[in-house]
Amino acid sequence: MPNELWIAGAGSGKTHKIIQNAIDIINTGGRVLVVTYTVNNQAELRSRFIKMYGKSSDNFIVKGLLSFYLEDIVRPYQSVIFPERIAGITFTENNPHLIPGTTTWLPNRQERIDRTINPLHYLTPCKTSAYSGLLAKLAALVSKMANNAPAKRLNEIYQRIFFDEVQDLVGWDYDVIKSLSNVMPDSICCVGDFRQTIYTTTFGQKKPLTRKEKIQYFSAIKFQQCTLSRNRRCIQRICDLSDLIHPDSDHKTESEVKKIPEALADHHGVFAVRHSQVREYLDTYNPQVLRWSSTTGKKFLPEGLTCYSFGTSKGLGFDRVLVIAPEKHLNFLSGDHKAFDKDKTEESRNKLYVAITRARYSLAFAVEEKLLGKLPFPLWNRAGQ
Ligand SMILES: Nc1ncnc2c1ncn2[C@@H]1O[C@H](COP(=O)(O)OP(=O)(O)OP(=O)(O)O)[C@@H](O)[C@H]1O
Repeated sequence: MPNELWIAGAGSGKTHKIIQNAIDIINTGGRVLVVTYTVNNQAELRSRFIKMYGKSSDNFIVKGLLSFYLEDIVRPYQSVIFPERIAGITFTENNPHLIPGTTTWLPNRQERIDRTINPLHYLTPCKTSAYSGLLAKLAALVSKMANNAPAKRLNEIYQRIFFDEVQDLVGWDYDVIKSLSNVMPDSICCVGDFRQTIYTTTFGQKKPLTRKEKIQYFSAIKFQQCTLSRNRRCIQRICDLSDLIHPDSDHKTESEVKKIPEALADHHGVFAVRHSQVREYLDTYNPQVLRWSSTTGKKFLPEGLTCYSFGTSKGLGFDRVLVIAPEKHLNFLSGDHKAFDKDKTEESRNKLYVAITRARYSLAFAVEEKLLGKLPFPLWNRAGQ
């Protein structure tokens, strides 16, 4: 089987399939690596593996993308470029070589000086810590200079490598996958959903950046595209709402969830909840609260309540969800189809899609009075439910 690219919507069973495949390989004596970007998704993969396999296993390894670059690609072969051990990673959201707030480069930060690789491009001045945003570029360089030795080593250790959330990878990340696929033409599986693109792993303009470029890249390196067509997490009502978020995608999501557990059957579907009734709603149904940011909803949410932001909820699922969305999202759901038009990226729209698709059986939006009549969802009140 060639290397695979699974592109499938929220709740379609991507994580489930990764774990099931991993278990099948482990049961025949193999070893599996799953690489993913976010910490929450790493934890989710580990805990769901234990649930499905019944115990943890040394043959199921989950790593963050940056740790993977450092530990599995750069460090074992770094001597081809840098003699001193690269001990850690320095996190950089923006290009560390630019004068902050400008596009002007600091002196002596270019990748090569007189054709020699410049350590200050990849490493902090002490030369023992790699800039996070340039780690993929460094991994691609080390792979090339070591004649793809990192890929050969990984091929000996693992029967299969999964890259989860590939929609968030950009530029050099793809070059690393390409170098691996040269040695592993049939044991890499990349998994993702472009409607859930909410991060990019690094700054810069290196392609592929867009959905189209990424799909073309995978096709050029001979990954076979597969899909999973049904949603196995959310009831149909929630799938229908999620389909409205990306109107350019004419795909109609069908739910596989036909039965609602008895204990949850008294309240299912999509609702609006007045800000003034949020506490009562929380007491009644104990939903997981997802909010746009750590300050959204502060005025009406109980202090100390455990909440996820839309971004950190990625990869997770909950029986009941209460969403505290920004006004722009509520306007969109109320029928303002231009609400996202001024956005430079799809991030905000995609975050709304992620939040909605976390809910299995009930999804509620906290709404202030002025928007109440506009949202096309029944208004919750304790008496009528
Ligand atoms: N083949 C399957 N058999 C039984 N249950 C499944 C199957 N596939 C998925 N599920 C269940 O459906 C739910 C959604 O699956 P999963 O979390 O794997 O989807 P996902 O595609 O990774 O979602 P997302 O991208 O939204 O994080 C989970 O509760 C999972 O246990």
